[in-house]
Amino acid sequence: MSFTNQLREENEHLFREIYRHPFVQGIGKGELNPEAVAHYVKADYEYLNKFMQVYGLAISKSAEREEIEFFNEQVQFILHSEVHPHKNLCEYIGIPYEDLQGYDLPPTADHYIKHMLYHALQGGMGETLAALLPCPWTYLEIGKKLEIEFLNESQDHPFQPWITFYTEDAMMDVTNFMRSRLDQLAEKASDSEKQKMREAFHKSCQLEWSFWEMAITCEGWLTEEEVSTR
Ligand SMILES: Cc1ncc(CO)c(N)n1
Repeated sequence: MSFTNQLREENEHLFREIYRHPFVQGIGKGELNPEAVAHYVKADYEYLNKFMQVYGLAISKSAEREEIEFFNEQVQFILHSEVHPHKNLCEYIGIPYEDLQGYDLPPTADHYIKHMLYHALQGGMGETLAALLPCPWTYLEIGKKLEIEFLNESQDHPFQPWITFYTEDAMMDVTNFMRSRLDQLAEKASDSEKQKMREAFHKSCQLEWSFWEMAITCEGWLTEEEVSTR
Protein backbone atom coordinates (compact mmCIF):
# COMPACT_ATOMS: atom_id res chain seq x y z
CA MET A 1 0.00 0.00 0.00
CA SER A 2 1.33 3.48 -0.84
CA PHE A 3 2.44 5.74 2.01
CA THR A 4 -0.39 8.24 1.46
CA ASN A 5 -2.95 5.44 1.37
CA GLN A 6 -1.58 4.37 4.75
CA LEU A 7 -1.91 7.94 6.02
CA ARG A 8 -5.49 8.08 4.78
CA GLU A 9 -6.27 4.79 6.50
CA GLU A 10 -4.63 5.82 9.79
CA ASN A 11 -6.76 8.97 9.80
CA GLU A 12 -10.02 7.47 8.57
CA HIS A 13 -11.73 8.38 11.83
CA LEU A 14 -10.80 12.07 11.46
CA PHE A 15 -11.87 12.22 7.81
CA ARG A 16 -15.23 10.77 8.86
CA GLU A 17 -15.66 13.17 11.78
CA ILE A 18 -14.75 16.16 9.60
CA TYR A 19 -17.57 15.22 7.22
CA ARG A 20 -19.94 14.75 10.16
CA HIS A 21 -19.01 18.11 11.70
CA PRO A 22 -22.08 20.38 12.15
CA PHE A 23 -20.54 23.19 10.07
CA VAL A 24 -19.84 20.85 7.16
CA GLN A 25 -23.29 19.26 7.48
CA GLY A 26 -24.74 22.79 7.63
CA ILE A 27 -23.14 23.53 4.23
CA GLY A 28 -24.85 20.39 2.91
CA LYS A 29 -28.23 21.27 4.38
CA GLY A 30 -27.92 24.89 3.24
CA GLU A 31 -28.38 26.18 6.77
CA LEU A 32 -25.62 27.91 8.69
CA ASN A 33 -25.48 30.41 11.52
CA PRO A 34 -24.39 33.71 9.86
CA GLU A 35 -22.04 34.54 12.73
CA ALA A 36 -20.23 31.22 12.31
CA VAL A 37 -19.97 31.83 8.56
CA ALA A 38 -18.47 35.30 9.10
CA HIS A 39 -16.06 33.85 11.65
CA TYR A 40 -15.01 31.15 9.17
CA VAL A 41 -14.43 33.59 6.28
CA LYS A 42 -12.43 36.01 8.46
CA ALA A 43 -10.19 33.20 9.68
CA ASP A 44 -9.89 31.40 6.34
CA TYR A 45 -8.98 34.56 4.42
CA GLU A 46 -5.99 35.21 6.68
CA TYR A 47 -5.22 31.51 6.93
CA LEU A 48 -4.91 31.32 3.13
CA ASN A 49 -2.64 34.39 3.12
CA LYS A 50 -0.28 32.53 5.44
CA PHE A 51 -0.77 29.29 3.53
CA MET A 52 0.73 30.97 0.45
CA GLN A 53 3.79 31.78 2.53
CA VAL A 54 4.15 28.10 3.40
CA TYR A 55 4.12 27.45 -0.37
CA GLY A 56 6.91 30.03 -0.61
CA LEU A 57 8.95 28.02 1.88
CA ALA A 58 8.18 24.87 -0.09
CA ILE A 59 9.56 26.58 -3.22
CA SER A 60 12.78 27.23 -1.32
CA LYS A 61 13.08 23.46 -0.80
CA SER A 62 12.09 22.40 -4.31
CA ALA A 63 14.42 20.03 -6.08
CA GLU A 64 13.14 20.66 -9.61
CA ARG A 65 11.28 23.08 -11.82
CA GLU A 66 8.19 20.91 -11.86
CA GLU A 67 7.80 21.42 -8.11
CA ILE A 68 8.45 25.16 -8.32
CA GLU A 69 5.85 25.39 -11.07
CA PHE A 70 3.34 23.43 -9.00
CA PHE A 71 3.71 25.63 -5.89
CA ASN A 72 3.64 28.76 -8.02
CA GLU A 73 0.38 27.60 -9.64
CA GLN A 74 -1.09 26.90 -6.21
CA VAL A 75 -0.33 30.44 -5.06
CA GLN A 76 -2.12 31.74 -8.17
CA PHE A 77 -4.99 29.38 -7.46
CA ILE A 78 -5.46 30.74 -3.93
CA LEU A 79 -5.16 34.36 -5.08
CA HIS A 80 -7.54 34.15 -8.00
CA SER A 81 -9.77 31.10 -7.61
CA GLU A 82 -10.17 30.24 -3.95
CA VAL A 83 -11.86 33.61 -3.40
CA HIS A 84 -15.01 32.16 -5.05
CA PRO A 85 -16.06 29.84 -2.22
CA HIS A 86 -15.51 32.73 0.22
CA LYS A 87 -17.67 35.02 -1.93
CA ASN A 88 -20.40 32.38 -1.93
CA LEU A 89 -20.39 32.43 1.89
CA CYS A 90 -20.34 36.27 1.94
CA GLU A 91 -23.40 36.40 -0.31
CA TYR A 92 -25.24 34.01 2.00
CA ILE A 93 -24.73 36.35 4.97
CA GLY A 94 -25.03 39.58 2.95
CA ILE A 95 -21.69 41.01 4.08
CA PRO A 96 -19.10 42.38 1.60
CA TYR A 97 -15.96 40.22 1.38
CA GLU A 98 -13.74 43.23 2.10
CA ASP A 99 -15.40 43.70 5.48
CA LEU A 100 -14.21 40.24 6.57
CA GLN A 101 -10.55 40.79 5.73
CA GLY A 102 -7.65 41.88 7.93
CA TYR A 103 -8.61 40.18 11.20
CA ASP A 104 -6.29 38.39 13.62
CA LEU A 105 -6.30 34.62 13.34
CA PRO A 106 -8.30 32.93 16.13
CA PRO A 107 -6.24 30.51 18.31
CA THR A 108 -6.96 27.34 16.32
CA ALA A 109 -6.23 28.90 12.91
CA ASP A 110 -3.09 30.46 14.38
CA HIS A 111 -2.02 27.08 15.74
CA TYR A 112 -2.71 25.35 12.43
CA ILE A 113 -0.71 27.78 10.35
CA LYS A 114 2.20 27.77 12.82
CA HIS A 115 2.18 23.97 12.75
CA MET A 116 2.62 24.12 8.97
CA LEU A 117 5.26 26.84 9.16
CA TYR A 118 7.17 24.73 11.72
CA HIS A 119 7.31 21.67 9.46
CA ALA A 120 8.15 23.78 6.40
CA LEU A 121 10.99 25.47 8.28
CA GLN A 122 12.34 22.49 10.22
CA GLY A 123 11.68 19.56 7.92
CA GLY A 124 12.41 18.58 4.35
CA MET A 125 10.02 18.54 1.42
CA GLY A 126 8.34 15.30 2.59
CA GLU A 127 7.47 16.66 6.00
CA THR A 128 6.27 19.93 4.45
CA LEU A 129 3.99 18.09 2.02
CA ALA A 130 2.67 15.84 4.80
CA ALA A 131 1.61 18.93 6.79
CA LEU A 132 0.02 20.60 3.72
CA LEU A 133 -1.78 17.60 2.21
CA PRO A 134 -4.83 17.36 4.53
CA CYS A 135 -5.90 20.86 3.39
CA PRO A 136 -6.79 19.95 -0.20
CA TRP A 137 -7.52 16.30 0.58
CA THR A 138 -10.14 16.85 3.31
CA TYR A 139 -11.89 19.60 1.28
CA LEU A 140 -11.91 17.42 -1.83
CA GLU A 141 -13.60 14.61 0.11
CA ILE A 142 -16.03 17.02 1.79
CA GLY A 143 -17.01 18.42 -1.62
CA LYS A 144 -17.47 15.00 -3.22
CA LYS A 145 -19.57 13.64 -0.37
CA LEU A 146 -21.72 16.77 -0.05
CA GLU A 147 -22.32 16.76 -3.80
CA ILE A 148 -23.60 13.19 -3.74
CA GLU A 149 -25.66 13.59 -0.58
CA PHE A 150 -27.11 17.09 -0.94
CA LEU A 151 -26.85 18.54 -4.45
CA ASN A 152 -29.86 18.08 -6.61
CA GLU A 153 -29.77 19.41 -10.19
CA SER A 154 -33.33 20.65 -10.10
CA GLN A 155 -33.16 22.64 -6.86
CA ASP A 156 -31.35 25.82 -5.94
CA HIS A 157 -28.83 25.24 -3.21
CA PRO A 158 -27.30 28.25 -1.42
CA PHE A 159 -23.88 26.61 -1.23
CA GLN A 160 -23.80 24.96 -4.64
CA PRO A 161 -20.85 27.19 -5.78
CA TRP A 162 -18.91 26.32 -2.61
CA ILE A 163 -19.50 22.58 -2.99
CA THR A 164 -18.75 22.37 -6.71
CA PHE A 165 -15.59 24.50 -6.30
CA TYR A 166 -14.10 21.74 -4.17
CA THR A 167 -15.21 18.93 -6.47
CA GLU A 168 -13.57 20.41 -9.57
CA ASP A 169 -10.47 18.86 -11.16
CA ALA A 170 -8.20 21.52 -9.66
CA MET A 171 -8.66 20.18 -6.11
CA MET A 172 -8.14 16.61 -7.29
CA ASP A 173 -4.99 17.65 -9.20
CA VAL A 174 -3.43 19.40 -6.17
CA THR A 175 -4.20 16.41 -3.95
CA ASN A 176 -2.82 13.93 -6.47
CA PHE A 177 0.36 15.91 -7.14
CA MET A 178 1.12 16.24 -3.44
CA ARG A 179 0.33 12.57 -2.86
CA SER A 180 2.57 11.30 -5.63
CA ARG A 181 5.50 13.51 -4.55
CA LEU A 182 5.05 12.46 -0.93
CA ASP A 183 4.86 8.78 -1.91
CA GLN A 184 8.13 9.10 -3.84
CA LEU A 185 9.87 10.85 -0.95
CA ALA A 186 8.56 8.36 1.63
CA GLU A 187 10.08 5.48 -0.34
CA LYS A 188 13.54 6.93 0.21
CA ALA A 189 12.92 8.23 3.73
CA SER A 190 14.22 6.68 6.96
CA ASP A 191 11.78 5.35 9.56
CA SER A 192 12.28 8.39 11.74
CA GLU A 193 11.61 10.74 8.79
CA LYS A 194 8.45 8.81 7.95
CA GLN A 195 7.37 9.07 11.57
CA LYS A 196 7.68 12.86 11.36
CA MET A 197 5.62 12.87 8.16
CA ARG A 198 2.94 10.76 9.87
CA GLU A 199 2.78 13.11 12.80
CA ALA A 200 2.64 16.22 10.61
CA PHE A 201 -0.21 14.71 8.56
CA HIS A 202 -2.15 13.52 11.61
CA LYS A 203 -1.94 16.87 13.40
CA SER A 204 -3.09 18.69 10.26
CA CYS A 205 -6.13 16.37 10.09
CA GLN A 206 -6.91 17.14 13.72
CA LEU A 207 -6.51 20.85 13.09
CA GLU A 208 -8.83 20.65 10.05
CA TRP A 209 -11.56 19.31 12.35
CA SER A 210 -10.71 21.97 14.94
CA PHE A 211 -10.91 24.72 12.30
CA TRP A 212 -14.58 23.85 11.64
CA GLU A 213 -15.16 23.75 15.39
CA MET A 214 -13.46 27.13 15.78
CA ALA A 215 -15.90 28.58 13.24
CA ILE A 216 -19.05 27.14 14.77
CA THR A 217 -18.11 28.18 18.31
CA CYS A 218 -16.83 31.61 17.12
CA GLU A 219 -13.65 30.84 19.02
CA GLY A 220 -11.55 33.87 19.99
CA TRP A 221 -8.65 34.80 22.20
CA LEU A 222 -9.53 35.29 25.86
CA THR A 223 -10.07 38.90 26.82
CA GLU A 224 -8.40 40.27 29.94
CA GLU A 225 -11.80 40.35 31.59
CA GLU A 226 -12.45 36.67 30.81
CA VAL A 227 -9.05 35.71 32.18
CA SER A 228 -9.59 37.58 35.42
CA THR A 229 -13.08 36.21 36.02
CA ARG A 230 -12.06 32.54 35.71
C1 LIG B 1 -8.64 25.52 6.92
C2 LIG B 1 -8.70 25.21 5.46
N1 LIG B 1 -8.28 24.03 5.03
C3 LIG B 1 -8.32 23.72 3.72
C4 LIG B 1 -8.80 24.63 2.80
C5 LIG B 1 -8.89 24.25 1.35
O1 LIG B 1 -7.93 24.89 0.63
C6 LIG B 1 -9.21 25.89 3.29
N2 LIG B 1 -9.69 26.84 2.44
N3 LIG B 1 -9.17 26.14 4.61
